[in-house]
Amino acid sequence: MSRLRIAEIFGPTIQGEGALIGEPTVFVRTGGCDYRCSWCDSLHAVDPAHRHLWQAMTTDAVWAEITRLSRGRPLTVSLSGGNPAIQDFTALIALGQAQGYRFACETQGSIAKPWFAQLDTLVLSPKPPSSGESVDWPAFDACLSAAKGAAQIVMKIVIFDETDYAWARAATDRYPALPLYLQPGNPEVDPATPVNPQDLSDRLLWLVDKTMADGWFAPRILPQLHVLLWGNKRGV
Ligand SMILES: C[S@@+](CC[C@H](N)C(=O)[O-])C[C@H]1O[C@@H](n2cnc3c(N)ncnc32)[C@H](O)[C@@H]1O
Ligand SMILES: Nc1nc2[nH]cc(C(=O)O)c2c(=O)[nH]1
Ligand code: SF4
Ligand SMILES: [Mg+2]
Repeated sequence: MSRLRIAEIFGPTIQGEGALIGEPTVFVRTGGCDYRCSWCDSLHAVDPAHRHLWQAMTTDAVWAEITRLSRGRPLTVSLSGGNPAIQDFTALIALGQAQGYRFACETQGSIAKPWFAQLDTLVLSPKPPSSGESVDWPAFDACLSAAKGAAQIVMKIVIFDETDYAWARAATDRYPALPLYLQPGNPEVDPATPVNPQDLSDRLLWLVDKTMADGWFAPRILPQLHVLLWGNKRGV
């Protein structure tokens, strides 16, 4: 049986971002990413320097850990990373959904997988200029096509500055039917350094003020709730 490369499995905690904010969730964070965002808050699941901490697990072992953490009570499982779309979650999603669990996935939209169609929620998070990455839109559109059949597809964009904001506005014009979430970027991602709550709230306020002043009423604007509660602590 092929194995899944897993950086960490944690929870239950609350989903801190986007459409499912506040929802009790177990996170499965995969190891490995095809991107290197300058501000990535999960480098321990991206940079191969940390790969000695990643585990090759069977689907059954991942499922056993999800049921242990959730005490067998169905909740939402969020597949994140790294880029979970590098790997094959067909069997895990089928196993969990048969027991009443729901599955969400967070991905940047660079790699499409058939199992996207099995998801309850697909969160596509195309990366703005501040990330240093650039979006392959045909690949992004392939993710949307692959996800036809998923119960819910949403877009979530991180905004650090004016350039990101202008980019997000233009990029999302092409997808008027996709529910859109904006979240301010967190500039401090080192787990050993405390976040600055005033700076985070200033960034949120700037984004809210700007969006309202522009009369851009498509997005919902949310902080990273888990960062407000726990800073950059891992495993929450
Ligand atoms: C760590 S990524 C993993 C999933 C996938 N690679 C992606 O980027 O969508 C999960 C979410 O965290 C967001 N994120 C990463 N670093 C962040 C930061 N410094 N501030 C705000 N959001 C961040 C990403 O944009 C993405 O929406
Ligand atoms: N509580 C909590 N919410 C989250 N939403 C997205 C996360 C992620 O890193 O994918 C995340 C995370 O790591 N923790
Ligand atoms: S795509 Fe996601 S996991 Fe990969 S480097 Fe960017 S924020 Fe981090
Ligand atoms: Mg995160």
